[in-house]
Amino acid sequence: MVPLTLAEHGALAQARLPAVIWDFFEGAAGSEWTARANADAWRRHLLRPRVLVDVSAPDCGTELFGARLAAPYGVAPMAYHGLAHPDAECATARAAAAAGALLVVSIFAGRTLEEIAAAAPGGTRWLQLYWLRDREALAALVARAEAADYRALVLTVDAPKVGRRLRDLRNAFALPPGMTAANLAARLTSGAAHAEPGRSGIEEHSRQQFDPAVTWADLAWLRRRTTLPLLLKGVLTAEDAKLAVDHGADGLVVSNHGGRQLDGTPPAADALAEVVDAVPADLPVLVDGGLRHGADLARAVALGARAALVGRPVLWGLAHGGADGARAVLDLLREELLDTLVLAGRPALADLDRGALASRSPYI
Ligand SMILES: Cc1cc2nc3c(=O)[nH]c(=O)nc-3n(C[C@H](O)[C@H](O)[C@H](O)COP(=O)(O)O)c2cc1C
Ligand SMILES: O=C(O)C(=O)c1ccccc1
Repeated sequence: MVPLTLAEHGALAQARLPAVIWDFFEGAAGSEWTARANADAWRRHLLRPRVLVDVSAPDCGTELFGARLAAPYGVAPMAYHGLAHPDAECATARAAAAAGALLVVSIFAGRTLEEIAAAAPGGTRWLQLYWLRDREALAALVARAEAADYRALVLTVDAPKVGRRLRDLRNAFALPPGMTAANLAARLTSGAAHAEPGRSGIEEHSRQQFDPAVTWADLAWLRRRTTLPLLLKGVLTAEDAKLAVDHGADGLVVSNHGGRQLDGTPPAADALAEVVDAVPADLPVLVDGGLRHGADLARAVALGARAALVGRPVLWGLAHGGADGARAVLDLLREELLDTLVLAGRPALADLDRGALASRSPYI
C-alpha cells in the first residue's frame, strides 16, 4: 500500500516498531491534551479560497537565512533517529536534502555532526542544543557545527528537564544497548540507558545533565561564542518573544515540544499569531507541533510563520522505509501544500495572509 496521508505512514510505522519505542515517539506529557490539541488547532483554521486566479505555476519555494528550501518546511530536532531505523540521522539527512527541506539535528543525534553532513552534502542543516550543565561540551559542539557547515543554532528553552511522560514511566523506557548520543562524551549520556521500574531513563538523564538554573542573562555566553544565527525553540508567549529579541535571538520556533513538556499549554497554532505580532516583522518565526497535512503548512504561513517543522511524521517514514520513507513523508507534504495553493487561489506563499483563513470555526 502506498501511503496517501501522513496518518497512513504512522500506521505503517506503528506496525513495525516495538511498542515501547512507538510510545516514546508518540507519547507526550501528562494526559497528552496539548499533543492532541496541536493537530486539532490547525484544522480549526478554515481555508478561504479565492477563485479565478491564475494558478498555472504555483510556487512554494522559499529562502531562510540565505538557504533555498523547496517548501517552507524542515525536520524538527528529534533525539536518536536510530530508534526508528539503523541508518539513523544519515538517512534523515539524505531524505531532507532530496526533498529540499531543512534538517534540524538534535544534540542527541546518534550519528556525528560530521557524518550527517557528509551523508547529504547539499542539504541545509542546523544544530539544536539543550543547555547542559557542562558548558564546555556546548562550546565544543558550537565549534564543530560551524566547521561542518551547519547554518544556525537552535537553543531549546522549554526543557529545564524532560516532561513527565506517563507512557515512558510505565514502560521504564531506557535507551537500548548501543544507542548513544554520538556527539557527546559517554559520561554525558549514559544516564538514559537505564531506568528503575516506574521511571524514565530519558527523564532521569535530563535531571542529571540539563541545567535548570539557566536564565536570559546566560544567553550572552552562547551568543558570543558564534556568528551563526541563534534561534530559541519553545517560546509560546509575547512576553518571552520580546525578551528573546532583546537578548539577541535571530529567530524563534513557536513550539510546545509536541506536547511533551508542559501539558496544558496552548496548541502551537494558537500561540503563533501572538508571537509573530510581538516581534519585528523581519524576524523569522518558525513553528512546530501537530502539522499533519500540507494545508497545515499553508495555515502556518498564513499566520505569519516563515517555515514549519515536522517531527513525528518524519520518524514514521524513517521507521517503515528508511531514507525513502522519510523522503516520501516530506514529498507528500510538499505536494499537498502545492495542491492547497492551487485550489485556494493563492499560488505563491506571499499570497497567504490572515485573509486566507477563517479562524475558530464553531463547526468542527
Ligand atoms: C521522539 C522525539 C524526540 C524529540 N527530541 C527532541 C530534541 O532532542 N530536541 C528538541 O528540541 N525537541 C525534540 N523533540 C520535539 C520536536 O522537535 C518537536 O517540537 C515536536 O515533535 C513537535 O512536532 P510534531 O507534533 O510534528 O511531532 C522531540 C520529539 C520527539 C517526538
Ligand atoms: O526532547 C524530547 O522530546 C526528548 O524526547 C528527549 C530525548 C532525549 C533527551 C532529551 C529529550
